[in-house]
Amino acid sequence: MITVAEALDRVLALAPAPVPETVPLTEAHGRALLAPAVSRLTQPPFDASAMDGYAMRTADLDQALEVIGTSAAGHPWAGTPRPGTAIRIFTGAPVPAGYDHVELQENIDRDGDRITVTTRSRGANIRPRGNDFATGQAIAPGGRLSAAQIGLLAAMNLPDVTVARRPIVAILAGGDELVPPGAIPAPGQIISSNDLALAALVRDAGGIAKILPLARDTEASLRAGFAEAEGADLLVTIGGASVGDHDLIGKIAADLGMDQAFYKVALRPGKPLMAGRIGKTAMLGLPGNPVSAMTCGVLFMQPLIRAMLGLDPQTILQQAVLTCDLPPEGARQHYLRATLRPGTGLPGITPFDDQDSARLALMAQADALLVRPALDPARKAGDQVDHIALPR
Ligand SMILES: Nc1nc2c(c(=O)[nH]1)N[C@H]1C(S)=C(S)[C@@H](COP(=O)(O)OP(=O)(O)OC[C@H]3O[C@@H](n4cnc5c(N)ncnc54)[C@H](O)[C@@H]3O)O[C@H]1N2
Ligand code: MOO
Repeated sequence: MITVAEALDRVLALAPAPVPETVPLTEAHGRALLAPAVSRLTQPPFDASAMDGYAMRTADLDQALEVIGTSAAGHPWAGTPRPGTAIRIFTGAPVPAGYDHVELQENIDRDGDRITVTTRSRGANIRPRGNDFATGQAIAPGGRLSAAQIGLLAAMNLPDVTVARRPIVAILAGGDELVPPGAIPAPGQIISSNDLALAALVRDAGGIAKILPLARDTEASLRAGFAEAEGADLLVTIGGASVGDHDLIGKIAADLGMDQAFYKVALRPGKPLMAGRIGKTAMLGLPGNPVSAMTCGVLFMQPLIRAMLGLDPQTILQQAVLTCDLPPEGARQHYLRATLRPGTGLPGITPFDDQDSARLALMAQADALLVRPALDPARKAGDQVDHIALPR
């Protein structure tokens, strides 16, 4: 069995180079920019007033002034400036050439068209043309486009940007015991939950999830499912990964010419994980136990989707302080479902007593996966440990 780190390297090696596509800004948040975005505008495009008040000449500040016009946002004043005059002005409005100071209206006495400055502000209250950004200025490719960057791209008058195409992830759950949510399960049947949970993880990571119809435990049904995944960037199968008589995924994938990257990882839960490539489609074969499937989804599927999107694939490890003693670990790296509580410094982390990989209700209560390396010695309350925060 290979280690989790080695398995992750091999999974990430399945990611093709991100495919560029041009999308409207409304579709770009959270995606990686693949080409420089070059501003088409200068901002502000003119010297702009930072306050509501009056534009005037610094040289005239000590005398009474005549108000000869108004400049409002979107409505510049088009008159001719003269010494001894002022322009009524509002925030964001162009400061007419010939005036170099804006005084706040709170600092002005006005009588008809005559004003005098009662208090003089320290600065000029003018935002010079181009002080935010200028035409030709570029946002470099790479990284995840933030909300502020989406706003900046819009201000730069770039309604479309080139980002990585969202990978299409086909999700194939299988098993004779499974029926979809809403159906009435016959004796021996349960509701299929993994496909929906994994689809949510796909969307969280930025992919497009395509849930395929549930497959039966027959080669014909599973083959039909594999065929439906044709054209997807990634096929994620769930269940049928182990050694039982009905665990057919490995056989079918091999029959279809899968170039296998690995089968089985020193990981708990999730040991029977499989990865490889069938033609142009990357494949992850996840174990069927709900917690195992989700853990593999967080540890391997989401990083692979992020890599396909040109984003940093690495999962962030955070630190917390154990609230209880833990026994020594076995030979597999262990991801324990745990709750986090704020502490004085680092948060306190408490794993659930029951770590059964079928207990989805506990997974749903968990804040984090506490990471214990293979063969980790016993730990004491107060020890610092790593965890992966689970998305809510
Ligand atoms: N003799 C051995 N038995 C098992 C081993 C082993 O090494 N030797 N490994 C165990 C481990 S660890 C895991 S994990 C599971 C993995 O099994 P499969 O991937 O073959 O999954 P299934 O047998 O199909 O299902 C396991 C479990 O999960 C339920 N399931 C499956 N799909 C769904 C779904 N879409 N929604 C909800 N629940 C699902 C299924 O009903 C089973 O209860 O194998 C162990 N056995
Ligand atoms: O590897 Mo299994 O996922 O422990 O239940």
